[in-house]
Amino acid sequence: MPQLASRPTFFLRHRSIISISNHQTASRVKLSTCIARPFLNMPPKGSKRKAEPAAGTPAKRTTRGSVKIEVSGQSLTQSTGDETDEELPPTPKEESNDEFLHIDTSEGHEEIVLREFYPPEMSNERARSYKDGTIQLPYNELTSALSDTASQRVDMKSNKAVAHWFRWDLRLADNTGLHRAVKSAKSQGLPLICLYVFSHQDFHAHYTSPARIDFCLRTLQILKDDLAKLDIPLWVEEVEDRKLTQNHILDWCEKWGVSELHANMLYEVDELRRDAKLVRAAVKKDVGFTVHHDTCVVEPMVLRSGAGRTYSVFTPFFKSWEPYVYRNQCVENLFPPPGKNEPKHKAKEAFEELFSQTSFPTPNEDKRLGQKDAQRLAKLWPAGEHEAKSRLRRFLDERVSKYVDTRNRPDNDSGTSGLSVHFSAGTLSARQAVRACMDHNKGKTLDSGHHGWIREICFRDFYKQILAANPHVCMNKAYHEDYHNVRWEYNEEHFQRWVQGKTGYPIVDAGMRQLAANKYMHNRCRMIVASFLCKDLLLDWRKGENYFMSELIDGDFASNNAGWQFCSSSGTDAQPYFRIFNPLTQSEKFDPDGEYIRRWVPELSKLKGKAIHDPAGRLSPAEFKKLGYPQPIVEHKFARERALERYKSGLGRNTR
Ligand SMILES: Cc1cc2nc3c(=O)[nH]c(=O)nc-3n(C[C@H](O)[C@H](O)[C@H](O)COP(=O)(O)OP(=O)(O)OC[C@H]3O[C@@H](n4cnc5c(N)ncnc54)[C@H](O)[C@@H]3O)c2cc1C
Repeated sequence: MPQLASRPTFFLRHRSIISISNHQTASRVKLSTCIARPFLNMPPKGSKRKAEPAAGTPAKRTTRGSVKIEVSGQSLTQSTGDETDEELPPTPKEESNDEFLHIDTSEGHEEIVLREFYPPEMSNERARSYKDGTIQLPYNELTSALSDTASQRVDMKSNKAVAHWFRWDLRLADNTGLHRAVKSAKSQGLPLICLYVFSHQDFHAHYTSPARIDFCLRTLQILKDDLAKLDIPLWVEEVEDRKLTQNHILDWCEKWGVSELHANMLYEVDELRRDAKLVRAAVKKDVGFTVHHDTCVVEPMVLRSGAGRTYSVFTPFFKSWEPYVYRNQCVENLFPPPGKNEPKHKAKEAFEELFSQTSFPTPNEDKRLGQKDAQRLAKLWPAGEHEAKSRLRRFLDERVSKYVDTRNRPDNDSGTSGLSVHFSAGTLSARQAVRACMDHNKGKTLDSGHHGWIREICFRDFYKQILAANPHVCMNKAYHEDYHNVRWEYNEEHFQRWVQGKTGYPIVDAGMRQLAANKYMHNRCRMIVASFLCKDLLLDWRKGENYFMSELIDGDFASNNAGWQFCSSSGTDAQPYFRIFNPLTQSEKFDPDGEYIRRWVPELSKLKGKAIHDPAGRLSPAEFKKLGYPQPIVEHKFARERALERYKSGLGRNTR
């Protein structure tokens, strides 16, 4: 059995909160054994962990494995995370092999948030290695794989079809990867076929919400029907083990004689690494796999500051983004949807099996909407690119000119576009939106409404490039490492009251109940409830981040993570930690008549005037009691002081 280091290194698979204690304090979680048994591609049971490389030599790390732990007296064997094998920089001398260890156990116990399938967290030192280039960015792994194989990815032996692999780009119009696949199929005289890969494990790993999965499945049906009219089949492949996705894809390509496979780039770490591997593996199997930039108006990493760095602050990014879009005609000549497969290909017969798929895989129970919710949400959020286009048109015709005045008002249902679900599923491209908005603007220069809305779309681009350039944010880390040492509370009761919208702060509760019901929340309220979680309750922002993803129909890793890091003050361009939202004044300012609160918190629907914002403070105890509404979970003034103190002392602590 390997020796435990003085500070234990371990990786857990399940999403949970775990507390880790030093020897002096009672431990809720006890590391009882530490046996490396890789989760996937397991070597035989009982086999020994590979010896660690000598200090100073480059190491190949496999982070998969498992540890045996005791939680509240129960013994569990947990798989370690599945971050892919990667080349590590030389192990520094006198450093133990604990690059993922971040927990300073010398001050009693601390707790961390774990993500299913992943190691809990890497050290700040390792996060820094991504920044300073000691470890290659996953983004660069993929671009290198693409450039290294550029000459090999053409003229493949297979010659029966060209394929497009759909991900979160579920549309036919202005889809870069699909367009390239169409062009290539035409030039080679081949038919086009399409694929979507459905993986429960990916949904779990990414906290994809049941509402988002449902939206995706409804969209796939529309996509399949639209493609079938063009004699193009769409096959939905189910993959049990997410790590074997690439094998399934290559088998599928082999089966259908695919010479070229095209897809659009996803900027999350796992996906970049998977694609990088697949690009290289595919050429060996005679498949040219090409990944394209598509989701952003301006692809990540292109815009650089005077010092040659990627931007970390939004305003200069936007100042550089806007002229770049005009200069490079980024929203001109959008790609048309594909034409029909030519009759000579007899696609219907040649790919009969692909056309004949009549139902898609069913999500696991915990990722499935109940029937009533499914019907209600289908009405609230109709799926598909046709709907996206008409929603965009309605927004532009009826509301965009007032956008700057209305966008911060949750009481106004139509103050914003409600298009985030379409951007997140890819049923609308950001280019299409910007193009349509520019065309809609009547004058020569954009008016404030049109300009303001395009600026918001640019936020999306900004956060994707933050993700591509700073992969540590995708691995449970704060963007600014200092914030890692803020000590969070892990009060489960508080967390549950926040989740259920029972904090006693009406604007917070209204937001949380809107999220629970509609799987969407107004941006202003996202900021208010996130700030409340981190600053008033001092709960770990990553718990809130994960919860949002597991609920939102428009969940998007980059925007969600950035939103949470903004609110916890640990992110790019974040509000300084000493600026703490007051939920009462936010409520009075952005929901002045209490309409939004009345809609979502029926207990308060009869209250008039300022009492709607602060019932506990404004009503007599007897009046308040009658409401059946909870007392505030925490006093804001106290919470504010506590947060300031906690942040201050956290930021002053040394990190490693
Ligand atoms: C804590 C927190 C979590 C968030 N999580 C997500 C998320 O998971 N997915 C998501 O798409 N957005 C997220 N946002 C951003 C924002 O709240 C939503 O994009 C917005 O509310 C969507 O409504 P809309 O389409 O009507 O927006 P509009 O006001 O009409 O804006 C148009 C589009 O611009 C983009 N956009 C607007 N604001 C932002 C922003 N702050 N950051 C990034 N993009 C923006 C969106 O794509 C949006 O659809 C989050 C914000 C916060 C504060």
